[in-house]
Amino acid sequence: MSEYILRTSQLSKKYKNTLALDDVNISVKKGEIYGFIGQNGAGKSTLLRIVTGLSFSSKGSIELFGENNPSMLSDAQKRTGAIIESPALFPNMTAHDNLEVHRLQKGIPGRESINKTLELVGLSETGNKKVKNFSLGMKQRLGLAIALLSDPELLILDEPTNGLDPMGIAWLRELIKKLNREKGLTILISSHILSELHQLASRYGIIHQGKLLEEISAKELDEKCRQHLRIKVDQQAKGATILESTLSTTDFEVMPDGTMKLYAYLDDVRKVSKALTDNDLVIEHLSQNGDSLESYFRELVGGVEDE
Ligand SMILES: Nc1ncnc2c1ncn2[C@@H]1O[C@H](COP(=O)(O)OP(=O)(O)OP(=O)(O)O)[C@@H](O)[C@H]1O
Repeated sequence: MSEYILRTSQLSKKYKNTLALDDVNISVKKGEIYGFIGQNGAGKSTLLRIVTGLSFSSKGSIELFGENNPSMLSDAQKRTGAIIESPALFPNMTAHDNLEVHRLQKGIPGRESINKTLELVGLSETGNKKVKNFSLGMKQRLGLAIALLSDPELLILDEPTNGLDPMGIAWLRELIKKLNREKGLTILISSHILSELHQLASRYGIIHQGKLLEEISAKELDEKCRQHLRIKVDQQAKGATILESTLSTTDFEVMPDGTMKLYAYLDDVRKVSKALTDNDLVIEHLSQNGDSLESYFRELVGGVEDE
């Protein structure tokens, strides 16, 4: 079987006057937590709705669990659990009975799956309490339980932290990690805040105005956002030699514009400047830099402030 659970190919969606998705190719690998990042209106929900069969593309195709024949996709979609919009909850029923209705609707065998799922999302103690008396966080958990009830292999969560308090967000992060680690569940999660998925996602897809700008691994992203000294001297080649010989480091890169990014000596900037000036170099620029995830994201999408 392919290492990919999901691949989209030139996926496009046009609403009357809006191109919500424009030739989007994303690929989600088996076992990863894929963070799908974009500002409000970027096209995240549109793509997730198409993948789960809630909507159709105007152009392009999707491959899910290796299946790309449109008439067979619905079987592959059954192996997916999703929360894309607020799940339909019955306010006058308990959490247990809500799950029972969903279980019967979806034809999921075995009532025991209900208690197991309630436990997984921390709702097993809610007893006779009706859903109308649940907090927002509890309703979110129940939504998650509905998505998990069929024991899916791919879990799709569209902005699941919306409306959650910090405790709820922390809890959700832990649950996502646990599901991924212990059950090997592949997770596709969207957010408009890149840092929210930091240390959770193993790879990111960044979408803006319907276009996928970048797919990047967590490791590559951390590397790009790594703290460094940015140095410009009048003789770049000599500067690099001094870093290597006098300061005994190769932990730097030379950028196309001739500046150097030095990842060492962050706590000893004076030593760096002394080494350079002692060797008759003129320092034209020396500063400590390092993108925060959010500034990296803003730069990527063209400096548009997120609301
Ligand atoms: N049913 C629809 N009819 C017309 N336009 C739509 C429809 N659904 C979405 N759009 C438009 O498509 C674009 C992408 O919307 P989408 O909901 O996919 O974005 P998003 O990234 O999920 O953002 P949000 O977090 O705000 O939901 C937006 O410009 C939106 O207004």
